[in-house]
Amino acid sequence: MHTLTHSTHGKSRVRVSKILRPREKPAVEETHRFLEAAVEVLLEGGTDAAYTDGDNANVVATDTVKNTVFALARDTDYDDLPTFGRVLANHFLSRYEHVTKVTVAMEGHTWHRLLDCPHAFTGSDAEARRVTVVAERGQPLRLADGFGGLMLAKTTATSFENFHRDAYRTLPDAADRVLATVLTASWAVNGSADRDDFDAVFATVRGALLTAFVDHHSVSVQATLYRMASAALDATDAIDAVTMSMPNKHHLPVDLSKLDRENDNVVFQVTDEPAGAIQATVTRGR
Ligand SMILES: O=c1[nH]c(=O)c2[nH]c(=O)[nH]c2[nH]1
Repeated sequence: MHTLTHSTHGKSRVRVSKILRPREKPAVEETHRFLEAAVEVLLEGGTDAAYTDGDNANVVATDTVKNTVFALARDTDYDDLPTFGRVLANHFLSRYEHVTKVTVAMEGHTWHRLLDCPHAFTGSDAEARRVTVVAERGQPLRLADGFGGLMLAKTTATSFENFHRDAYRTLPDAADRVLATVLTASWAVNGSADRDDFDAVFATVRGALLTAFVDHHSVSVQATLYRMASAALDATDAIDAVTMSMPNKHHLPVDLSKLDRENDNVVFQVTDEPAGAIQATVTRGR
């Protein structure tokens, strides 16, 4: 006999899009919004016997989970992903008594209006909204918002100097260098169970992060990360902590001297791997 110490099941990468259409006019005259997400729903609780005794009675099939995502996308009036995630999490917890915890993780891609056309959109595969909702029986709902995949670079006003010196250090001080990263940021939203302004909070936090990225001379990714997170905390009281990952995507100056050329900080070899891993959580207050 062995002990099953943890289990969860559900469906991942349920890709669903929804047209938000006012249905006041013929379709070609309506102004649409277009929301898209890849949804993962994971259920915990009540299914130990499925693993240990082959008893499937409490197993809500992962196919049923997938169907529910589409059905609730149709039934629910949502105009942001956090609201849809909250509806999904609450649904599974209230419908299935044996389920003790539901985690809904959504990766959303934003479709922006194209050339003012009411029903044509453009988007990018890179930046994605990331929303996680956790509904646990007897506890307040927790919702974290954020994004990943946002490429950022500064081509000056960035340096890295006076870092630790020992026998293994070969990197010279750089007074002027490229700083390039792919930003991931997430933040728990206070009072998530009741709010209806997730997109406004998102825009405020994202805007503060990006403004802080450009508004100073960076002496390291670490210092820039802290400044960005602090700006986000200062911008809204809807959040009390920000977790960020800012991998240092190195752009290494190429030695062109053997090719009889100077490289006055203009030509770089871009290396995706290895990347510097720089991650931190910054929390409000001292
Ligand atoms: O901003 C930086 N922080 C580091 O920790 C680091 N390490 C490194 O090699 N380059 C950089 N740049």
